[in-house]
Amino acid sequence: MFDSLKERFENIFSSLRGKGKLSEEDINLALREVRRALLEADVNYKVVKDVVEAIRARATGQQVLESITPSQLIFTIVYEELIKIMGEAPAPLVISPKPPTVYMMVGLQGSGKTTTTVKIARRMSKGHKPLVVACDLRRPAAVEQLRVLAEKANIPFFGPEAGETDPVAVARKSRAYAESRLCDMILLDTAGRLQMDDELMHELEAMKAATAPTEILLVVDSMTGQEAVNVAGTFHERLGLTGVVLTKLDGDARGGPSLAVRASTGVPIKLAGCGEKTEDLEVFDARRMAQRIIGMGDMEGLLEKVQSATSESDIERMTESLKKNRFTLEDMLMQLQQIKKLGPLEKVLEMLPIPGASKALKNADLDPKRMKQTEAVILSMTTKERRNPEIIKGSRRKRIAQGSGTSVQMVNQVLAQYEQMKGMMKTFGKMSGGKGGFKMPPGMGGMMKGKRGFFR
Ligand SMILES: Nc1nc2c(ncn2[C@@H]2O[C@H](COP(=O)(O)OP(=O)(O)OP(=O)(O)O)[C@@H](O)[C@H]2O)c(=O)[nH]1
Repeated sequence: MFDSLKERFENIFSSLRGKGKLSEEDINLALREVRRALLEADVNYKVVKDVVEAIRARATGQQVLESITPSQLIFTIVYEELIKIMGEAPAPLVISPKPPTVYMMVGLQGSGKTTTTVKIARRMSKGHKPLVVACDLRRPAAVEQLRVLAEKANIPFFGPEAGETDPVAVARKSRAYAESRLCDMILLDTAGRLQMDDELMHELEAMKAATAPTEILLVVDSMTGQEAVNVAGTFHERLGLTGVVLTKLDGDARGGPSLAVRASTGVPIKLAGCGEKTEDLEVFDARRMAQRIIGMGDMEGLLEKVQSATSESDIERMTESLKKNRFTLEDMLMQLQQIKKLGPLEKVLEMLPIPGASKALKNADLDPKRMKQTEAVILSMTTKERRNPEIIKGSRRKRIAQGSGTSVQMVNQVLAQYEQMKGMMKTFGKMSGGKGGFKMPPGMGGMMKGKRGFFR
């Protein structure tokens, strides 16, 4: 299914290679395929809608390049948007500053709660001494299952006394037991249901109140599909989840629920279960999950290729401008966007044929807020204004200030900064053919430290 998405993309875009910009029609065609593929991967339709719109905004007007295909470009945009939704940085499990750390494991029956409880205990036993506690008293076999798994993994276990029917009492008593065994961590394995029910929720709420857990982790079977969103929503509403563990990722589920759960609840996915054995637990990796959802390996490699191709083409354009001794506000905007994309300006300059330019800027520190405002100001100008800044007089400045949500003063500053950069670029242009070292042109220092520049 996803291979065919790739093929469909190639077909749509094959005639476009190396020509102009992506048209609205091309993008619509591609987005229709993206939408279909994400829905097939069990991504919730509301999430699909948001992703598609984000992709549209980024893809519109993109230049079609010689060295990469439009389909590769769109693929990388889809990839980056999916990662954004799932959270780029891993979310580690929280350890309570005052022991014991308590994790309450919740989820539907069969989601993998019991197995995951032991998996986490095993993982944490490297720096801690965890105790697993059987609080699922509805299914007698569940207590035994946890005891056996814990024993195999060499993890201390606490269960109900004969005749005990109150899981909250078991959870409460486990604290004293943990203390007596010098355990600094308690993992509560709670009961699940085939469907959500109020009685179960009451029981879990009471357990939360009695144990003040450090984390409440929802265990979600990645094969659940769309239903995962409703389940996560209800658990989060009633208990306030702190994390999600996605299980059974070793199966052939596409992983759509991870997107949907994160997007609908905002709760981070912390861990991923990838097998039946107690060591089969990994830190959740949004990048790998995005590759899985797209159905394409080595997206990182592709991303790198697209990023460098985009920069190369921008750099070519800018070098051309410099050769012609013309530096417009469009070039300045491109530079700003380059800086955002590539990181430090030195990297951009490294690509320009100017000896020593990057060295001179090595320690430049960028002010992101200032850059954003500058970008907003330039984006509020018309193309004509960007190419001919000298026409931007009083009333235009007022309009631009309003459009960008800044002030006339800010517009003035951007224009002054542009003039400064233009002067500097002229110097660069003259130097670009020459040999030897590069001295920072006059005005550049001001840009780096002064109030007007992007630099702090
Ligand atoms: N392949 C695979 N199987 C898993 C994974 N996690 C759990 N399982 C299996 O899923 C089944 C259900 O797991 P349990 O841990 O018993 O699930 P539970 O949520 O505790 O179920 P109840 O106790 O009935 O509420 C078992 O056969 C586990 O071996 C996983 O990451 N991959």
